[in-house]
Amino acid sequence: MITTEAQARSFSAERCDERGLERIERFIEQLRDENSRQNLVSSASLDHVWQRHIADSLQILDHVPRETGTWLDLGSGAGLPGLVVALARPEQSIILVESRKRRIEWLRANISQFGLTNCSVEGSRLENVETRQVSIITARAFAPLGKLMDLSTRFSTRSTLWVLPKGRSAAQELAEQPPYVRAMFHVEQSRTDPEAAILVGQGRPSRT
Ligand SMILES: C[S@@+](CC[C@H](N)C(=O)[O-])C[C@H]1O[C@@H](n2cnc3c(N)ncnc32)[C@H](O)[C@@H]1O
Repeated sequence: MITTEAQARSFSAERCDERGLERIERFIEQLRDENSRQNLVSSASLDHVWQRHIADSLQILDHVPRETGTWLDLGSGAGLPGLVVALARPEQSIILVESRKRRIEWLRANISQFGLTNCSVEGSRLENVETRQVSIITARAFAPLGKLMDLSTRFSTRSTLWVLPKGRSAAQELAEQPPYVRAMFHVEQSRTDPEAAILVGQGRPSRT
């Protein structure tokens, strides 16, 4: 379990491509600055930014194969986890979905500034995003599992991988789902919070 900022930084460095850590350090500086203008993350969480946001985002990579197709991150907000993954691994093709205007501007400014050519923003509600098939779906603090599946099933195929950091409610949210959803997922322990878990699953939810 990661318990210190130093451990979280080192854990994150191990998951970054060349210069990824440098990009993330610059991103953290900008996040602190922007957070004084718009409420991207809780200000208290910035005291533990490596644990709470960076390592927490990058631990997702441990559940994703290196060679993969397009990644869809739902409700990216400040860029967690999607933009952090793109900063760590700029070769990964990733689409960030975010509906709030100032957050969209923040995400686009970072993509432009860091020259992330494989990362883009769908700046609208997920409900209005054109359907496409993706390899990976992530969502941190986006919606309860049932609603999340209802909104995003149309982007999935039988091989789509779902990695959903769910905090303390993971097992309970999964237990409340119908059997065909429960059968897709298992629960993984979070590396950054002893009480949190990540739902990892594969496939396209189907009643039949
Ligand atoms: C609680 S925040 C979490 C942000 C980020 N994933 C994180 O972990 O810090 C949820 C984000 O989802 C966005 N959001 C909520 N509903 C949405 C929708 N239907 N389509 C697109 N974005 C949505 C909100 O604007 C917000 O930025």
